[in-house]
Amino acid sequence: MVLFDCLLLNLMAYAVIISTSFYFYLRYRYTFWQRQGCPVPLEPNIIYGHTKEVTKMKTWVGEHYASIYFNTNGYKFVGFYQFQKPKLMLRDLNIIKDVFTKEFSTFPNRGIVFDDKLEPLTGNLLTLEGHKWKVLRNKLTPAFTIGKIKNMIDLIDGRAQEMVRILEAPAVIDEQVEFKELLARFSTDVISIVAFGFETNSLANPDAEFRKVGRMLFSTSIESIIRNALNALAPSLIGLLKVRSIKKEYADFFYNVVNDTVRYREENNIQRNDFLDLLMKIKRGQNLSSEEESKLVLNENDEKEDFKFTMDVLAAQCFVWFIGGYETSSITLTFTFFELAQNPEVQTRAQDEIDSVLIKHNGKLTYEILQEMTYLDMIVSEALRKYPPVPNLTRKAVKPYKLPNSDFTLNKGLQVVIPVYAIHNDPEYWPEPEKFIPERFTEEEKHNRPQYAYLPFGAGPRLCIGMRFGMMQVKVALFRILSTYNISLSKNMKLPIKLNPKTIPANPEGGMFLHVTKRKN
Ligand code: HEM
Repeated sequence: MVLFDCLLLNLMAYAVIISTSFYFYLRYRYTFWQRQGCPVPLEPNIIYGHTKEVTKMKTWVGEHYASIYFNTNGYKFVGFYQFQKPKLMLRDLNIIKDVFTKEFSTFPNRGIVFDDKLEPLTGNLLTLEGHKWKVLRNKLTPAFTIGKIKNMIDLIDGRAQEMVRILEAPAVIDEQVEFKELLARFSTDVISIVAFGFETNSLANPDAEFRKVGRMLFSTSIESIIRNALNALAPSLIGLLKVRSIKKEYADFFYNVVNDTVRYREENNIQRNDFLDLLMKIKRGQNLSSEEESKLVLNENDEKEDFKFTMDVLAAQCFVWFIGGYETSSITLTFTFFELAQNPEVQTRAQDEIDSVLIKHNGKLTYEILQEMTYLDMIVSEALRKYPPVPNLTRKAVKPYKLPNSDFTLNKGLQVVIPVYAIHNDPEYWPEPEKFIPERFTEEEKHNRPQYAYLPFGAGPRLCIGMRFGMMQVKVALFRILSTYNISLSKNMKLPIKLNPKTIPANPEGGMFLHVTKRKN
C-alpha cells in the first residue's frame, strides 16, 4: 500500500512538472514577437493564440482578423499568433503596397503548405513557389488575355440564359430561391465548359458530381481543422501523417475526368482552343527550353529545378480554375443580388442601363458591350468591397525585411497577413462602410482614394490571373437576370446577415433566399 502511494505521488509530481514545463514553454513561445521588438497589443490565448474564435468556428475569419485590425489602431503592423505560429498583420497601406510590388522578390510566395507528392492537385499556380510558379504563370497568362476570354462570352451567356429559364417557375408561383446554391451551380457549369470543354449539367442537376466536389472543397471539416492546427504547430507532420486537404475520392474523380478528357482529345486529335488545349500544348513541349528557363529566373538565389510538365501538373492547373474561379465568382454574384434586393433604386438604375444596351445592340451580348456598362461595373466593385470573397491575403518572406520607418526586421520564413475584409470596411477609407454605395467607384472617387485600400483581386505579380474572366462571368449573369426579373428579399432572410464561420470565403450563413418576379416589358 505504501509502495502504491509512493508511486502515485511520483506520478503526480511528474504530471505537475511536465504540465508546468509545457505551460512555461508555451508562454515562452508567445514572447517571440516581444523578443523581436514587434508590438503584440492583444493578449494571446495559451492554446489558440489569437485565433480561438476562428478555430472554434464561432466567428468568420474575415471578421475575426478585422477585430484584431480595429483593436490595434495606431500601429502600422502588429504581431499575432495562429496557435503558436507567429504572423505579422500589416495595417499600413504603404507597407502593403511595398510587400506586393517593390519588395516582391522578398515576398514572392503565399506560404500555403501543400504536398504535391501526396496530393498532386495541390501543386498549382495558387500554391506553387519560386521558379515553378514563375514558369507556370508565364505559360498560363496567355489563356487569360482579353483576346482569349472575349471568345468565351457566348458559352457563359448560354448558361446565364439557362439560369433565367430555371427561375421561370419560382417566379410564377412566387417561391423563394436559394441564390447561393443556384449561382454555385451556374459557376460550376461555366468553368467546366469554358476550361475543359465538358458539360457538368449542375444547373439541371444539383447533385452532379462536379458540384459535389465544389461543395466539399469550400466547407470546413474535421480534417481541415486538424490540418490548420498542424499547419500552425508542426507543418512537417502534415506530410508525415498524410493529412489530406482534398478528400481522396473527389481528388481521384477530378483527376480521372481531366486525364480521360486529355486522352480522348489526344486519341481523336481534337482541338477546342480552350484552357485545356493550352495546357496540353505545354505538356507536349515536355521540358521547358533553356532559353525560357534563363528568362524566367526569379532572383539570383532562385533554384532552377528540373520542372517537367507532367499529367499531374496539368491536372493541378485545371484544378486551380476550379478552386480559383468557382466559389469567388458565385459569392460575388450572391452578395451583389443581395444588395440589389435591398437597394431597389440601385437595381432600377442597373436595369435601365441594361435595357438601353439591349435596345442598342438588339439583345446581343459581347465583351465590348459589357465594358460600356459602367454602372454595372460600379455595382460589382462595391459588392466586392463589402464582401471580398478572399478575406485575407498572405505573403511569406524569403529573406529578412526591414519594415520602413521602424527598427523592426521581419525574419526570413515568416508570413505577413493583409486583412482585406478589414481594410475594405475601414471608415478611414470608406465612410459609412456598412452602406452599399456604388458611387464610391466613379473614376473621380477611385482617383481620390489610396489604391491599396481596395484589394478584392490582390495585387502585384501574384494578382488574380482570372480577374477579367471572373468579372465577365459575374456581369453576364447579372445582365441576363436583371433584364428579365426584379429581385427582392425573402421574408425568411434574417438581417443583418451573419457570415458563415465555417467557410474561409465570405458566405451568408444559412443561404441567400430571394424572390424573383418577371419584369413587365
Ligand atoms: C470574382 C472573381 C474572383 C475573385 C474575387 C478572385 C480573387 C482572387 C484573389 C484575392 C487572389 C489572390 C491574389 C493575391 O494573392 O494577390 C486570387 C488568385 C488567383 N485566382 Fe482569382 N479570383 C476570382 C476569379 C478567378 C477565376 C475565374 C480564376 C480562374 C482561373 C481565378 C484564378 C486564380 C488563380 C490561379 C490565382 C493565383 C494566381 C497566382 O498566384 O499567380 N480567379 N484570386
